[in-house]
Amino acid sequence: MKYRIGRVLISEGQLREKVKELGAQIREDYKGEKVIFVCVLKGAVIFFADLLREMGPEVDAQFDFLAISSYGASTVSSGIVKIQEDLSTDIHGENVIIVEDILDTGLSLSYISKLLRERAPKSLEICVLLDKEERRTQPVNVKYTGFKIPDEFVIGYGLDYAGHFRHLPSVHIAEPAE
Ligand SMILES: O=P(O)(O)OC[C@H]1O[C@H](OP(=O)(O)OP(=O)(O)O)[C@H](O)[C@@H]1O
Ligand SMILES: Nc1nc2[nH]cnc2c(=O)[nH]1
Repeated sequence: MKYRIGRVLISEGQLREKVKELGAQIREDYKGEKVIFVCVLKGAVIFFADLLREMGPEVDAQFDFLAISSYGASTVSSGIVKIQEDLSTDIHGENVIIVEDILDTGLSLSYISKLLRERAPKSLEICVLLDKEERRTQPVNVKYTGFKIPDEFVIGYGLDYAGHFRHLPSVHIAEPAE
């Protein structure tokens, strides 16, 4: 393996606090409404499960999954976004929030937003845990952002290197193994 677990960038406690904060904002914005939360697999799954439990009874939260891939086993985007599994819900006329683990070049989220906007939802917003702002090549309009992070390849809390390290409870920097 070319990378190993490096230093902690965001601790479990910081993640917990931020998820609560984002959850409270979304709950406030959508109280009394139905929202279809779209989890972008696989990386967002842990963030998604934590965030959705913050919705409480005030929001009629439903969820669905979209599987895409652009990084494969690399730390560099292939530049091609592939939909591997589409939603099973009709989002026409619904409030939709896309939940992603990380926004990097913006290729994945700009592709997904365009795809879902064509299905005419009532509203469409994005919630992203990590934002590597300086790497952006495609503009993406994000309503809910967790942390702005530096240009480092990160792992843990759902994020992988070649399928490894998703299970780590904190976000770490991936360190070259040599
Ligand atoms: O802004 P971008 O440069 O497009 O990068 C962000 C994308 O990269 C990761 O997905 P990945 O392709 O690694 O799949 P995964 O979620 O299954 O890990 C992440 O979950 C985003 O979807
Ligand atoms: N695991 C992981 N996936 C990414 N996809 C885009 N940027 C990253 C990153 O820093 N880490």
